[in-house]
Parts: sequence; structure tokens; C-alpha cells
Amino acid sequence: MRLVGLTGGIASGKSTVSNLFKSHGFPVVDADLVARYVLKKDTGGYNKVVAAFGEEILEADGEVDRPKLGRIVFSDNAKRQVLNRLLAPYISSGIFCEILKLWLKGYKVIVLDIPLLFETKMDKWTKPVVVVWVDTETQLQRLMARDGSTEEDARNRINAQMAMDLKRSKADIVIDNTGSLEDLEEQFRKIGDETFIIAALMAMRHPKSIVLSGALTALIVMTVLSTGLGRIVPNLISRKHTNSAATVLYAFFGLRLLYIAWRSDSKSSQKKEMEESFILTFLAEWGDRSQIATIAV
Ligand SMILES: CC(C)(COP(=O)(O)OP(=O)(O)OC[C@H]1O[C@@H](n2cnc3c(N)ncnc32)[C@H](O)[C@@H]1O)[C@@H](O)C(=O)NCCC(=O)NCCS
Ligand SMILES: Nc1ncnc2c1ncn2[C@@H]1O[C@H](COP(=O)(O)OP(=O)(O)OP(=O)(O)O)[C@@H](O)[C@H]1O
Repeated sequence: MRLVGLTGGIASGKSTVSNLFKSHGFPVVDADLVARYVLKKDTGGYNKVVAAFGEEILEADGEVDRPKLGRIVFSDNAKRQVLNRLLAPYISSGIFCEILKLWLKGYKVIVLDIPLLFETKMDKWTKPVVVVWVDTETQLQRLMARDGSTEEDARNRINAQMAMDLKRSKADIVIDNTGSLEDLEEQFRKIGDETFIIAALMAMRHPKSIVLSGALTALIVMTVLSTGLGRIVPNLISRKHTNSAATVLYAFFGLRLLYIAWRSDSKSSQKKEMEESFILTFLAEWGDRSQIATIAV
């Protein structure tokens, strides 16, 4: 199973991107929804929070007055830490339950939309991490427009999170959402392929299977090519020369593979691994007697 992290700053457009993921068939676990659920009346989280913050945070029907609690915790660091500490175990087990349900339904790739992914260090469970980024001014304007909040309130909320630029530097994939919604969709389409490739490759439990699929493809292509070549140019290359060329090329690509593995990160090296296993098998088979025999036959 592969967990794809989706995060960003407040009002950077995570929910908008998460809807795009959903429309492409990816299941999404929304941490804000889980956090909302664990603060519902008479739940464990609710009881702890009311005990710590007092009944003045409640509405007439006994539910938590969320905007009021928001104003309290986003203007006071210490109080926000208290709220975070009280709710964290409920939120993480809620997220875990949602993942479990989706896993039982057979999903192999699950998107986790978690605003505080880096702050709570949950990013260590997710790969790749997609960060939806906007510049602070756009973020502020969109936040005030969406929530009808004052500039002070909006700034408090923005400042309660890790800086957007720091989040961006920790991303595997960045979606720049400073443009229009059409621009966002266009970007999603572009990264959609990349994300899909990364997710699909990583969803494979063993990297060996990547190597295996590359090698198998090489064998199939090689056999088809050899048969064709055998028909067209029976004596194209002498066996002595093929063996020498294969040895040199094998050594060259082997050394190149080691160099790439040393230089690159694991994400790109997995893609390279498949290419390299294709090339290595292809070249190794080229000098192999069975391929010569295929050509001869
Ligand atoms: C303080 C609360 C009641 C305010 O509720 P409100 O309906 O006004 O906001 P909402 O829950 O929709 O959150 C909006 C956004 O605020 C940001 N945010 C929420 N909680 C926090 C937090 N503790 N620290 C920093 N940013 C936060 C997120 O970007 C989130 O998407 C609520 O946000 C809350 O219970 N927060 C604590 C739980 C939490 O950490 N949630 C984030 C899930 S990872
Ligand atoms: N490219 C865009 N152009 C204009 N408005 C946008 C764009 N992307 C998102 N918005 C708007 O900005 C606001 C914030 O977007 P969204 O709710 O998706 O952010 P979010 O990151 O999920 O917020 P939160 O952290 O509060 O959950 C919404 O009103 C949304 O409609």
C-alpha cells in the first residue's frame, strides 16, 4: 500500500486539489474531517477539550463553537499546543481507521490530505509528498474571502503553521496554486502522470518487481528483435564481435548504474532501475548464445 501525502498552508488549495485526486479515482482521507469528528459532542476528544477550555467554548446545543475556539487557539500559541496535544491521539487513530477501511476495500494508493503533515511528522509515512503552494499575499486574500475573517485573524491562522516556503522545500511534488483554477487543473494534469507513475511504482511492494518487469520486457523485445534480425540479416555481426561489444557495454552500463544510484535520490533511482535493468538484460542477451541461436534459427 502506498500513502501519498497532500499538504500545504491554510487556504493554499488542498481541498481543491484533493477533489481533483478524487475525480481521478484516488481515495482521500481528509484530516480536517477527522478532526471535526473527534470534536463532536460527547466524544473522547470533546470531553478532554471542554475540560481544558471550559464550557464557554460551547454553543447552546452543547456542540463546540468552532469559530470561537479557533479565535482562542490561533491567537495564543500555548493554548493551541494544548488543543493539539489533547486531540492528536484521537486524530491519528481516526486517520489510521480511515486508512484501514480503505485498505480493506482493496485500495493500494491512498491520498492523505493533512494540513499539519510536516508539523506532526506524519510525512515519514507518506511518499510522495505533494505540497500545494501559494504566495502569502494570495493565501491571505483567499483565506479572508473564504472565511469572511479579519486580516488579523487570517494572519494568526497562517502564522500558526510552518512557513509555506519551508513546506515547499520538503515536497517531492510542488503544485503552484497562485494562478487560476484552470491553471491548477492544468498543473494537476501534468503532475497527474508523474504522481501516477511514482505511486504505481512505489505501490509495488518489492523493488525487485520493477527490475523483473524491466527484464521481462527486455527479454520479450529481444526475442522478437532477434527473430526479425535473423530473418533479415543472418550474418550481421560476428559472434566474436558481439561478445566483445556486450562485455564493454555491460561494464559501461553497470558502472553508470552504480554512479546513478550513488548520485540520485531513491525516487528517481527506481525509475532508472527499470530502464537500466531493461538495458542490461537487453545487452546481456544480445551476446548470449540463445539469442544467436534464435537469430540463426
Ligand atoms: C481550532 C478549530 C476548532 C477551528 O475550527 P475551524 O472550523 O474554524 O477550522 P477548520 O477545522 O476547518 O481548520 C481550517 C484550517 O485551519 C488549519 N488548522 C486547524 N487546526 C490547526 C492547528 N492546530 N494548527 C495550525 N493550523 C490548524 C488547517 O489548515 C485547517 O485546514 C479546529 O481547527 C481544530 O479543532 N483544530 C485542531 C485539530 C487539528 O489539528 N486539525 C488539523 C488536522 S491535521
Ligand atoms: N486557483 C485558485 N484560484 C482562485 N481561488 C482558489 C484557487 N484555488 C483555491 N481557491 C479558493 O481558495 C480557497 C481556499 O482553497 P481550499 O479550501 O481548497 O484550501 P485548503 O488548503 O483546503 O484550506 P484549509 O487549510 O483551510 O483546509 C477556497 O475558497 C477556494 O475556492
